[in-house]
Amino acid sequence: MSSADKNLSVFKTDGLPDISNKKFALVVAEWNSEVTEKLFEGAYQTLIGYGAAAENIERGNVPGSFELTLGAHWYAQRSDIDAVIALGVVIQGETKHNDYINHAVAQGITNISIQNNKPVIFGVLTPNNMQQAVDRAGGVHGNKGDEAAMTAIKMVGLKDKIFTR
Ligand SMILES: Nc1c(NC[C@H](O)[C@H](O)[C@H](O)CO)[nH]c(=O)[nH]c1=O
Ligand SMILES: CC(=O)[C@@H](O)COP(=O)(O)O
Repeated sequence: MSSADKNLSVFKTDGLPDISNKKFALVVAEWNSEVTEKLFEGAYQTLIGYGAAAENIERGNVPGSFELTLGAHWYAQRSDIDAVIALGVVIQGETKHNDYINHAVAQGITNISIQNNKPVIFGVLTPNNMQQAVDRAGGVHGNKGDEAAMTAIKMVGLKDKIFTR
């Protein structure tokens, strides 16, 4: 299903956990910052809107999406961080460079979530052009940052449900 068929900012919100004491780290790529800043704003406001405390949301910037994995790993290693959200926009260029970045970051983020036993969310847009990016960062298809934040909230809740007996 495409983002055109399922708005990124529309999700089920029943049974969400109390995140008032949960700490989140947002790692933001500087490449395409005119869009990544909108992703950050969407993620930040979603976390706040569903109960996170502003003082419990940290942000770190990385040069490009390829560096999201390492930046997210550094935050994920901290015992006080409950979830990490990686935000980036990798736009297809003339070569296959975007493919290498996208696959590396997707696999890398998967790996570090497992290595660190905590949610590390892939909030990376991989559009064919800038308009597709804009449409998914607060445009007609919603905001990938909203979706990434809600994913983090739900995964934190699932971890508590499984491990807090
Ligand atoms: N073209 C894009 C990049 N390229 C930079 C890489 O992410 C990386 O920083 C560089 O290869 C050095 O390791 N990054 C994006 O986030 N988005 C792009 O469209
Ligand atoms: C995803 C990228 O790094 C991209 O901007 C590179 O563009 P190109 O493939 O035209 O060199």
